[in-house]
Amino acid sequence: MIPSAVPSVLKDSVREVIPTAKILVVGAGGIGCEVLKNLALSGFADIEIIDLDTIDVSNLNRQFLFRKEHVGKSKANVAKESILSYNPDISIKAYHDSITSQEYGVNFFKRFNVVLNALDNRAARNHVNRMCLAADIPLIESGTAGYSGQVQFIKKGVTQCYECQPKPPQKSFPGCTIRNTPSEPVHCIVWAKHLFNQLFGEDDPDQDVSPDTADPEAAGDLTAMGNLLRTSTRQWAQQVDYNHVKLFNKFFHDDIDYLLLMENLWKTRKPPEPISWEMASACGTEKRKVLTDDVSSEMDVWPIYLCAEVFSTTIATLKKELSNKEFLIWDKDDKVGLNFVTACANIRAHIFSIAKKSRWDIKSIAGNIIPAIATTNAMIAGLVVLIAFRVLAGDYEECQSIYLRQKSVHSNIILAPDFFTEKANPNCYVCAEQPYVSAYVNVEDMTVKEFENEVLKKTLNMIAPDVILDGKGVFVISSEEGETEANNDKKLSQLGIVDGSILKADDFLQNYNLTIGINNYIAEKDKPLFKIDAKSEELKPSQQNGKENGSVDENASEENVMEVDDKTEAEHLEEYFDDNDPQEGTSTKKRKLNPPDDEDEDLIMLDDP
Ligand SMILES: Nc1ncnc2c1ncn2[C@@H]1O[C@H](COP(=O)(O)OP(=O)(O)OP(=O)(O)O)[C@@H](O)[C@H]1O
Ligand SMILES: [Zn+2]
Repeated sequence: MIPSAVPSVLKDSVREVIPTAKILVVGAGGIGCEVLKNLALSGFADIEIIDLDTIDVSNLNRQFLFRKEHVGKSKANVAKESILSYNPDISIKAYHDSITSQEYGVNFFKRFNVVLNALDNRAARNHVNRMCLAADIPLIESGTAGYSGQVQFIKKGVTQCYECQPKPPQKSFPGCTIRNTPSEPVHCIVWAKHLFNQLFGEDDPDQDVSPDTADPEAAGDLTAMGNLLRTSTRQWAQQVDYNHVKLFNKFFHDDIDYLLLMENLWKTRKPPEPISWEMASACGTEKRKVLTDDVSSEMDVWPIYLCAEVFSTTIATLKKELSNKEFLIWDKDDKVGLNFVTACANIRAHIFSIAKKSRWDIKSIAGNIIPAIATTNAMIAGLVVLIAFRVLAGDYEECQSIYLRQKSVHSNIILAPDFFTEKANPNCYVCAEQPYVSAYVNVEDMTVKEFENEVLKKTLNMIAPDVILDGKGVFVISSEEGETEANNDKKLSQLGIVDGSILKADDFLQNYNLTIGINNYIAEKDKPLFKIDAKSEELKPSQQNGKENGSVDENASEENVMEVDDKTEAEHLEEYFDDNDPQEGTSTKKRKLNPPDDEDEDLIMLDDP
């Protein structure tokens, strides 16, 4: 007998499968909690949930399966317990783990009828996409950003995959703007985050905070000046035992003095004003504020003497934390790290006559937070489960992507489905029959380890790749620890990887094979060190996709989309519904909406480490 929770409006064929369908929910955050509740209330009785995180106080306003007493506990486990307290008859299994761990291989995924993603980052989304393709299990992908959201159905051989379309790169700023000539608060915030990493975080030469003597704008100024101190910031900080006065004077006084010597930089800009520890501590005559946990420390802009004081106390705490770790990881939710960045960003802003910001603002800029809105999550989670019904019924043609947009003055319409499910891109470097990608790297300069970490893992999202040099049988990278360690520090060219070489990369976990064509490439200054080209010209839609000329082309590059798509959101929506008006009989028209901003990380302003 079908349980009464299963909605009676559904077709019998769907109602019958719901009680026994096996569902995996990946992520128990804003969307995940809503999805779990919807599943439980619609009669699903066999659910597994995975989330790597623990509950933070800031989750409680919208992740309603969690209460104050759960703070610090596993999201997956508490979500499970909360659902069971509503309905103890559901079989629900929780994993407090990352879905990218080796334990969750293709066989794990094969056990499910459908996978529901409720994630917040592209790396995990790409990984689940690959696992579902490999296991041939339908995936429903979802995301929200403020008032916008979207749901996408993905099935091997039926639709696009999550990686069929290139996603816009994350915005970042040229190094010399950050190091020499900041002009906006965000530049100072990026600098302060880099300073945190230089002093306490993982070594990253791209995050240098000292004056950039190679700035082309300053050309000629420094020829007679000799070089700056060449030890690393970390080494130097250790040598002076993280003495806050010495650190302060170097970063906010001596380095600024040095910048002033690059006179060319200040011909058209207001020159910065160095500030010493003594000057900063003596700043301001008003009644002295101290840092508290109340709202004024959060929302007010701190005076400079307070920034200096916070600089000193946070350095002492972070130094202590570092003493039993290799490095610290900056996290917007970690008070000490956030206080350090707030203090440093504001001192730098003061020096460069840039508006200072409250800790609240800095957290939101530095953590790339756009407000998470409970109603948006609830609407998207509702759609996820509605689409799951269709997927279980096998009605794949009815599973078009749906976009949620903010209501505008011109239109009351906020939900807009696509007209048809998008077909896979035949040149997708993930779901194509023989995935191929061109990599532009400096073969004389890039080491094997850098290639593995930056290109294969961070950019192409592999987890544990094995790589051989095609035709030569050279084993370049092994996923078995230690097997190819001797190659790590070698330059690619030393292993015979040169312009025109072909690499065969294989990620066993993702069941993913990729052929990589190597092109030797020397990056211009301040440009990314390497490029990946999934053949964007070939990514344009073919006629079979059934789109008409003039329709918005999601496949084209960002610029192209902008050129074609100069309509307002409201016009799009009105046009969409005009085209769809059954009275007009225009069902053959196929105009596609430009999708809204995808998820959080597409709106990122900073280059997150
Ligand atoms: N690799 C992963 N494996 C399992 N769960 C993941 C993975 N990556 C992210 N998640 C989880 O996905 C969920 C996404 O939820 P959400 O977007 O609401 O983020 P949040 O961290 O809860 O909130 P916010 O980012 O707004 O503070 C989080 O609970 C996060 O822990
Ligand atoms: Zn694809």
